[in-house]
Amino acid sequence: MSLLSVKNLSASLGGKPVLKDLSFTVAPGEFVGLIGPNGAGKSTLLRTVLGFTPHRGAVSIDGRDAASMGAREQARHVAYLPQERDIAWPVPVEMIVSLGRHAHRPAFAAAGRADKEIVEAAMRRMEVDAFRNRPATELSGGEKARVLIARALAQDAPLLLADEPAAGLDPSHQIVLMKTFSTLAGEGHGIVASMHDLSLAARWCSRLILLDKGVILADGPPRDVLTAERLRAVYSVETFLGEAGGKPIVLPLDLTR
Ligand SMILES: Nc1ncnc2c1ncn2[C@@H]1O[C@H](COP(=O)(O)OP(=O)(O)OP(=O)(O)O)[C@@H](O)[C@H]1O
Repeated sequence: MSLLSVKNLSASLGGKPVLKDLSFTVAPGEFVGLIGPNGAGKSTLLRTVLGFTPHRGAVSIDGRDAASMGAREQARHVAYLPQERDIAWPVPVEMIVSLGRHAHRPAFAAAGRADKEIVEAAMRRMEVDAFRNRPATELSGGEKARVLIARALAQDAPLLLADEPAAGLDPSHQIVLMKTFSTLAGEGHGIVASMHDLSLAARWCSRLILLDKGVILADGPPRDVLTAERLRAVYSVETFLGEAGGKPIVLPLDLTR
């Protein structure tokens, strides 16, 4: 059974069609990179899957109709990392990460031992445990991003939708992130992450979906999706396509326009 199934999904914003008849599924074990130019519809796709945007078509999450799920039930089945990285409350990092466990226990119930272990593991994975007691508002942009990723990991949902999770991370934490997502996929989770760094996506994702103007232009293994011709057409860039350690490298060189 797929963790995410999207059938003939269309959505409009401000009277303009933004997603046009999209269909795809995500199976356990897949780490899908959602790529495409600014304004292609990547964030809207993730938000629409979660029911935040009016749409036509069918979405099922973990085999259930997404539209019929309540908020708590949805949070147990799908974790979402939004593009915005603002943390408004000056509360300790550990408390922010713990919020990921809320949907797993009755309202107002205290965190149990299992909850604490999952929070601890999520903090260690994103290397934020060293500053667990610091107010989250006082962290750097990349540190805040890692705290919010840790919160999404603490949700421990079968499906993870992440909107530009690598944005603002330094190279080592980009790799920490991608390795973590690969490991989670290996454990049977399904992951969809929007990304602009094509090399990072090509090296770590098991599959790429290329979105342009609300349409899926290509969907498959990174090597098949990332052709020089397609990158020229979609991004208007000439690209160096190479390989290192058996994995693709994609380096935009110059504009074609
Ligand atoms: N609230 C809104 N009202 C009207 N149009 C919107 C709204 N939100 C987004 N759009 C438009 O929808 C289109 C898709 O936006 P979306 O944020 O999904 O793109 P994206 O692929 O995530 O882009 P980026 O890579 O820049 O984050 C864009 O043309 C954008 O201007």
